[in-house]
Amino acid sequence: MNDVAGFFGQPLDAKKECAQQADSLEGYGQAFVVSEDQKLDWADMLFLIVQPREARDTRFWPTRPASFGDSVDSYSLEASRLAYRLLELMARGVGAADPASLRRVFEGQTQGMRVNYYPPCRRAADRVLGLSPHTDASGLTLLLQASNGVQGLQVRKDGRWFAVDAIDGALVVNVGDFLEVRTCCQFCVDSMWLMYIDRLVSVLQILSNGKFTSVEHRAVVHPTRERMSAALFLYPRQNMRVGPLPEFVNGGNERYGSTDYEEFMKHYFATKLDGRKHLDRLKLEQ
Ligand SMILES: O=C(O)CCC(=O)C(=O)O
Ligand SMILES: [Fe+2]
Repeated sequence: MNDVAGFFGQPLDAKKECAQQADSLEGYGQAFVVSEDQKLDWADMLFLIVQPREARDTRFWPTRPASFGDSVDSYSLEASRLAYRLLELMARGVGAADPASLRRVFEGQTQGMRVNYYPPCRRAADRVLGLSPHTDASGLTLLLQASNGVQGLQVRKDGRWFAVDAIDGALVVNVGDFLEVRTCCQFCVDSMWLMYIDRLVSVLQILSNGKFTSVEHRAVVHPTRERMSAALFLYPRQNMRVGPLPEFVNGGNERYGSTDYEEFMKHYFATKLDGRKHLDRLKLEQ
């Protein structure tokens, strides 16, 4: 996270060397900008495809701090090893006949990373959002916060927003749309290790036929203090059709239709964050 802070701490011109471009979702700028009239979130972010290495688009990679690339490398390797293990335990936990089924969908596949910087917002912290409500379009997300005690992440449950404690040295694990697993366990890990590590959420929801529910979350801002976070998203095999895995349907009804992975992602990024609407689109009537 030191390197993330180093990147955001630079003058605007230096950060703009990594600016988003019309032909890509990567780069420095703002998340989910779909129109000139929309209200923007109170945050800067840098989104990068970090694995596999050959998929990296170096136009968007910071050259300062000089150690940025190496830090992202070690972090994504260590964090994904943890994520694969978690996927296996999750499948085991719901009694899947083949506990490696989920892990296989994600192992060695694309990973994206979004680092977020939320400046303080003195005048309207109660009316301004750092990041609008969304579920992650991933299978699983590992979120690391560098908050120095500043709380910002909130999750929605039963229509109410709950604050997630900011614990230094803890990872928040989100289930993404592709997995739909419920939310957020925190793994306190040794903070030295975390220095080397730096959202399978929606995908998991679909693959698991709704056994795992992706978590809707947002970030709020603090009136006087900044906050940073780094989200590592694990994406599924890109040529797969995203739909419930047979062993999670188990003779019952499929609760989601299938969609092309690419179609799903296109739709996700083309809409302003609006909770779980992109998922409802795939839900089948029961
Ligand atoms: O900053 C946070 O706590 C949330 C970040 C997040 O949800 C994301 O980047 O998808
Ligand atoms: Fe998120």
